[in-house]
Amino acid sequence: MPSDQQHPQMSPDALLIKTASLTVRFGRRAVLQAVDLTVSAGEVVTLVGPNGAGKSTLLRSVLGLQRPTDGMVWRKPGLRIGYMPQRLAVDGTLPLTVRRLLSLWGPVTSEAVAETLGEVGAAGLADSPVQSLSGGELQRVMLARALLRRPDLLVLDEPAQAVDVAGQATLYALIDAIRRRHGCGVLMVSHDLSYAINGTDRLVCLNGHVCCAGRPEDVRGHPDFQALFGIDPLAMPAWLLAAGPHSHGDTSAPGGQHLHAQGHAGPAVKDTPTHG
Ligand SMILES: Nc1ncnc2c1ncn2[C@@H]1O[C@H](COP(=O)(O)OP(=O)(O)OP(=O)(O)O)[C@@H](O)[C@H]1O
Repeated sequence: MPSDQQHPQMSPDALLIKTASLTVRFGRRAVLQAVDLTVSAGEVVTLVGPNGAGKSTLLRSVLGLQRPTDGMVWRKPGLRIGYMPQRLAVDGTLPLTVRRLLSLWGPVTSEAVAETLGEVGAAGLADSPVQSLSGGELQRVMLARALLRRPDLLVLDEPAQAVDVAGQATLYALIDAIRRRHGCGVLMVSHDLSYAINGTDRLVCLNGHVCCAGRPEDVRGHPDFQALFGIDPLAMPAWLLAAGPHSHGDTSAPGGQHLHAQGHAGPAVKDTPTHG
């Protein structure tokens, strides 16, 4: 029986979300098959996989925006989620300041706006028109928007897209600092494999189903992971070999390696949820 109801008896204290045998079909096509996923407070879990692998669909299921066809999604009772979508669902032609953008989803005080923009390194942007922001500035503002909810869980869909390599490292370091400061869990999709492998607690390699999952230093040697990303096990790149518990948060060394996962060339429909 499909369900996304809450199941309190399944929750140790730190567990924020859990999916069990989550299956999502669109028509006859199963986009997610029997996916098991957990995220606990204070941990970063990163989803990697090819285009069309179901990463965004999994995030949407966790958010309650996509109903499971089968299996279940459990969310900790009272869980506050801050969501950073892949794209901004606001008409780019409307005149809109950052301050106004941040208040579109509910009332916020000027103090909260100033404090949160400061936290993401965008203190001077409150009165800037959204249209004038660079890619990196916009992502920081979107992160501020997610943080304004004081989330227990941050859900980030490709947070570093449209950000240059130097900016990506800074943004991922910022996300790491935020989860350390607030103790929130982070569930994100990343196409930047070098960050994913070096800056996450757990890596989930998705291609409709979970191909492999675990600590980066374990996943890097998994044949499914290597096949999906075209990695030659006899000639692993240095940044991949360096992946391990001590490299956590170090996004500088690999410098934005952007490997493209293989094995799927289908169309990727991007949904842009309008709330979070
Ligand atoms: N509402 C929908 N109706 C029908 N098909 C959908 C719907 N949403 C997603 N899909 C399809 O499901 C598949 C998975 O899409 P999803 O966006 O979850 O993949 P993804 O891994 O996030 O891809 P990308 O890396 O390109 O963002 C795609 O083939 C997509 O076309």
